Amino acid sequence: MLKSMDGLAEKLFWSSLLYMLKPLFRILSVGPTPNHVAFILDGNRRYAKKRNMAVGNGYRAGFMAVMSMLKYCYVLGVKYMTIYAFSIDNFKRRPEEVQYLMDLMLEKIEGLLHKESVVNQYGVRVHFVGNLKLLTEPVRVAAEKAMQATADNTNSTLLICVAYSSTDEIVHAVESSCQEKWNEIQELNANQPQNVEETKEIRELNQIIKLVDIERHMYMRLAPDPDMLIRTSGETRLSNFLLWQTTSCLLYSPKVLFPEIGLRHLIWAVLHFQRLFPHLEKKKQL
Ligand SMILES: CC(C)=CCC/C(C)=C/CC/C(C)=C/COP(=O)(O)OP(=O)(O)O
Repeated sequence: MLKSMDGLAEKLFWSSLLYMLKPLFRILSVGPTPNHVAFILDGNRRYAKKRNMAVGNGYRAGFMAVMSMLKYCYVLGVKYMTIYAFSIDNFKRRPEEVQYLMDLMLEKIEGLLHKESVVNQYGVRVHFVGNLKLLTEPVRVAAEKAMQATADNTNSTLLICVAYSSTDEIVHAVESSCQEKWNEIQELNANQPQNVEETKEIRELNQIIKLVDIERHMYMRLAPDPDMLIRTSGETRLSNFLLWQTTSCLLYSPKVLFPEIGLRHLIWAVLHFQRLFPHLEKKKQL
């Protein structure tokens, strides 16, 4: 239905829907709300197959579902939403499919730059997370523009993981921490060459890389760890996504293909979170 609406009608549709649902959101907000929800967008190709559509249309429907989730998360008070839009392994898909996804990403990222886009209407900051140098030049440039253009939006943050894998993120963070320490040692040694003993001591002290150093170099450093990870289509694998950040995260896997995800699934997810919240908090303290 949304496909056939023009901009104004779509805006009206969303504002009336969200207005009608306000009492429901108010009831939900009595319980704890996850501050950060991450999504693995599983089932776009199966959705296309189920509907006899081209694979690309499955991805397009997936993008529309991302935008709906962003709006619902916003009204529910979720401050950070992260999506796994393209993994490093996804580069191994058929070249036409990779190309289609890159073109779609470029089109949608450029769309985010419009004043009328969802992110600008809702005051959402967009941040791209991953090994961005692996992207094609136009996609990388568009991603950088979108990050700059939305940098002053403060209502919530959308983190889009592209060319991302968790093991790559960890390797990058450890390498950068080592490099930083090495640079510090070089600088200290250069400034105090006369005292050999002290130099040795300083070198030893600084060789210790701490957890906080690694965390400072993570691609995901902008956001707190997710409270809930939603992976659609009933799958419970993490597929190399946010391994470092999900040590106390709740995994929820509704049996729905990603383009079919709707408000009811998100509400069930939040209720599930609220039911388990006391238990999760207790576990964090142990
Ligand atoms: C700009 C922007 C945020 C774009 C996002 C577009 C989008 C929906 C990307 C999903 C990409 C992807 C590889 C999903 C995995 O589902 P799958 O294709 O593996 O589905 P399957 O499980 O049915 O095979």
